[in-house]
Amino acid sequence: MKIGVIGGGAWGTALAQVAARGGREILLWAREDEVVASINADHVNTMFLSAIPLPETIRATGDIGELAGCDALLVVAPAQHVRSVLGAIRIGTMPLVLCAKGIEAGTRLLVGEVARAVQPDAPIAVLSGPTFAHEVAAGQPTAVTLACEDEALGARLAARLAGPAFRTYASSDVVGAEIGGAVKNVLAIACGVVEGAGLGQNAHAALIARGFAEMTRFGLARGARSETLAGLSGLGDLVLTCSSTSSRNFSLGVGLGQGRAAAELMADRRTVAEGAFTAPVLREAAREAGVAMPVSEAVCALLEGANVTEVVGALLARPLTREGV
Ligand SMILES: NC(=O)c1ccc[n+]([C@@H]2O[C@H](COP(=O)([O-])OP(=O)(O)OC[C@H]3O[C@@H](n4cnc5c(N)ncnc54)[C@H](O)[C@@H]3O)[C@@H](O)[C@H]2O)c1
Ligand SMILES: O=P(O)(O)OC[C@H](O)CO
Repeated sequence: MKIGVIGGGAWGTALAQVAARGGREILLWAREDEVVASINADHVNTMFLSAIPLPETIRATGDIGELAGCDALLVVAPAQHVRSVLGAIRIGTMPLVLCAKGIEAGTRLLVGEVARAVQPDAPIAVLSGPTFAHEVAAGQPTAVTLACEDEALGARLAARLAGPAFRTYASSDVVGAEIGGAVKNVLAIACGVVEGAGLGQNAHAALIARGFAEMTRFGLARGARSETLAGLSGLGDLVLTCSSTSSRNFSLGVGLGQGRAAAELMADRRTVAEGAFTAPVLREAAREAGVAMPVSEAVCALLEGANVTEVVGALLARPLTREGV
């Protein structure tokens, strides 16, 4: 199975390295000429994943049309750009493995729903889980969910991408895998706020637990399975992203917790903090579905400039309720 990669950011590059294992050739489309040049000439992505040497079997191109000859594509553009990149290539029935984590602004569609709208004949799979790109690229172990409704195709993709330090767990719950990845980015911003505002380790743990409760409520309302939400792509990734400044979302939250403005924190950044784009869309989708998501609502308020002390105070002052609802 010849694999192409759409997106030359940190995760696209790390996944190209995973897929290139065993000397297989990989074709990676990158938007930036500098990325294409540095991968082809120096076998490194200096812009997004510096200091990680890449195999010479990874070739980069700036012409996305070249990927039309692949057997499967890993789609690793940020969620808000998946529609435009998938619209730029003839895909037909080529399987798409979606690796972005987010919800599209305006349409409120999950990335898989966007892919189906743009490329209705392409089978869809989702790869998601606790995966900091720099750790995966350095060969450190992790495990991911590979979700695909066509279980035979899912098993083939899981086997193709698995490696000694990259365990793939098959699932047929595409929506569940997507919702875990999209929602955890918003909750990671909230956990960063706890860190930045110095609210303590108890608050951090309580927020992860209550965040998971709202991820579960939203996921179940959208047809996700609870075991997926409690698995690698949900709880697994939530714990990772809520615990480390290696997370761009957590780091954004730290800045917000220190009282800095979102616009300042997001200005001039090349890398993507998906939670900032997903949060307002998630708020709309949750309100429409009648699902209470107070932590995600609080993140939206902070991104819009609300005062940290007031937002935290309002969260804590909500009427007491029962656990498990
Ligand atoms: N970095 C990680 O550790 C990691 C791990 C798992 C999943 N992800 C997800 O992978 C996706 C890509 O993130 P990343 O970390 O590889 O990116 P990145 O932050 O390293 O780089 C930004 C990427 O966005 C692309 N981009 C910017 N504007 C664009 C446009 N108009 N059209 C198309 N592409 C555009 C850039 O070319 C670049 O590839 C995100 O959804 C992210 O949540 C990232
Ligand atoms: O840096 P973040 O917050 O985008 O997180 C990266 C990955 O999603 C972690 O699994």
